[in-house]
Amino acid sequence: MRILFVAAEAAPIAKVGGMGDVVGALPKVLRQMGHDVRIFLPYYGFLPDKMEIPSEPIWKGYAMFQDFAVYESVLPGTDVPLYLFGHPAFTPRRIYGGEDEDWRFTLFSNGAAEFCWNYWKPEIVHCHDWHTGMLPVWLNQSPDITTVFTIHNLAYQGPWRWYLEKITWCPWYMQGHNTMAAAVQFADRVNTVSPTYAEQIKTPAYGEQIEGLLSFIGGKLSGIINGIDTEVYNPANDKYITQTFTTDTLDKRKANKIALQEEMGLEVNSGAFLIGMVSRLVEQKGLDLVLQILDRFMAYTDAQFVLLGTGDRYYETQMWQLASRYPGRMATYLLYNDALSRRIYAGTDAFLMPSRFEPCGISQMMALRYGSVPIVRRTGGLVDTVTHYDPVNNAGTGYCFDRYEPLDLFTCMIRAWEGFRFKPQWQELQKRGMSQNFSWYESAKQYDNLYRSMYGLPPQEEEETAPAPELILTEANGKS
Ligand SMILES: Nc1ncnc2c1ncn2[C@@H]1O[C@H](COP(=O)(O)OP(=O)(O)O[C@H]2O[C@H](CO)[C@@H](O)[C@H](O)[C@H]2O)[C@@H](O)[C@H]1O
Repeated sequence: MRILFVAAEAAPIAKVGGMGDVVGALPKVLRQMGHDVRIFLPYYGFLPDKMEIPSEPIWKGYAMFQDFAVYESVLPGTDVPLYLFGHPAFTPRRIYGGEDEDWRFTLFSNGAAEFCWNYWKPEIVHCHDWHTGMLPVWLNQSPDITTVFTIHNLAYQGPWRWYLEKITWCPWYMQGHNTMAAAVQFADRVNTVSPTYAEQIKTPAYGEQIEGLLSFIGGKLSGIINGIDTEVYNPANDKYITQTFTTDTLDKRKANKIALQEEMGLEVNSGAFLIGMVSRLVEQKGLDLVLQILDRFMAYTDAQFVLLGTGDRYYETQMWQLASRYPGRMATYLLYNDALSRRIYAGTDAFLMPSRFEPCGISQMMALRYGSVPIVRRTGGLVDTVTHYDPVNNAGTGYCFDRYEPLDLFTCMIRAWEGFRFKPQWQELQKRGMSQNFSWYESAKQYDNLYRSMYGLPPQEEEETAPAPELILTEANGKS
């Protein structure tokens, strides 16, 4: 099938969070399964630093009283054709923010619709988050183009209808009161990125005010768990980490811990319990909970803590100040740095992710893959990807807690700190985590079936889509 992914992010060239990981990895796997998948992305001002882009556009269009140009390239490291939507509104060297954000991404969506109608006509347009939310509304005009809308973050719902009416075409049939609601109503299929979260968003606690609508469209709503790019994120051959390792050579991992302690200015001590966190610093990620207990945890234990993240100014300053109280034991790096994030996954003993809500979560899967034991709150995709450690039966992959309460997080972290003392059991726990299969293949199969269902086709037979050999985790050759 011809499928166009339309999104604001695509790793490795334009990524702020997990949506970039998904858009950067899923098309590659779907292409291996035989689909003609292409990506439509804004031409951000920083892109020429990261990849070759032809100077001549392949097509010029007009939307919302604006001229725009589309440039064709290939997503680096893949064979996925990449179309870049060129307009001066995207020239600044950033993805999100700025006063024109709502207008800018509505223009981008409108440009994508024009592109589908006039240049490359896909059978399916796969839209991601509110930035592309008007596409299902407009493409509703074209019976030969179907749409899938994936919710990565329900908390951001885009501009309200009264604003959209001022800047763009809102057809008479459109009912959604904001971009996200409109997309949910008009997309042929809606999915979010884990089965648990797909159920949770139908409730007031997680539905972000549109739980009624999400319950109403229940039949076309599903949850498909994300994967991670196991070729790119592979501890057996990752060139950004100090020492590569596999489950068979777990002892070598210690070199990464020592290198990380040196790099982040911590006391070098391979015996210390080192917890890491790589995160956007926003309410979703449970930062308020962390701030309520971390000081006490650091005072009570001899653990070390590293944080890599950017986000809300309040959380940035609070975490920064806390680090200054524990020199040599805690470090806060307020930056976005993919290479350093890998060294944190590869060098820490445990990875903290106490999210308030979590559609899926990519970071905990990366932590598991790199042998860092996740400490998570059981919500959304964290329920579907991390299982509770049971030392008696030697089962489970992480430390979990249920209630969004400081005391629950505190005791969970203490349990992990104590568990770390039992080295053989801890290593078994790490190995179990590293052996989980988070490759995109299983999820891609579900997306394939979702696409097929829109055309009345039966689900793909199991044997017809055997996993590509390079996606299977094989410790012997270090490939995944
Ligand atoms: N400072 C920093 N430096 C380097 N790397 C950093 C970083 N801060 C974050 N990252 C990286 O960004 C990604 C974060 O992905 P997550 O899925 O965990 O959360 P996010 O909330 O962004 O994604 C949303 O979309 C995804 C995709 O669907 C869902 O999994 C998730 O639940 C939803 O909230 C990871 O790859 C992480 O390593």
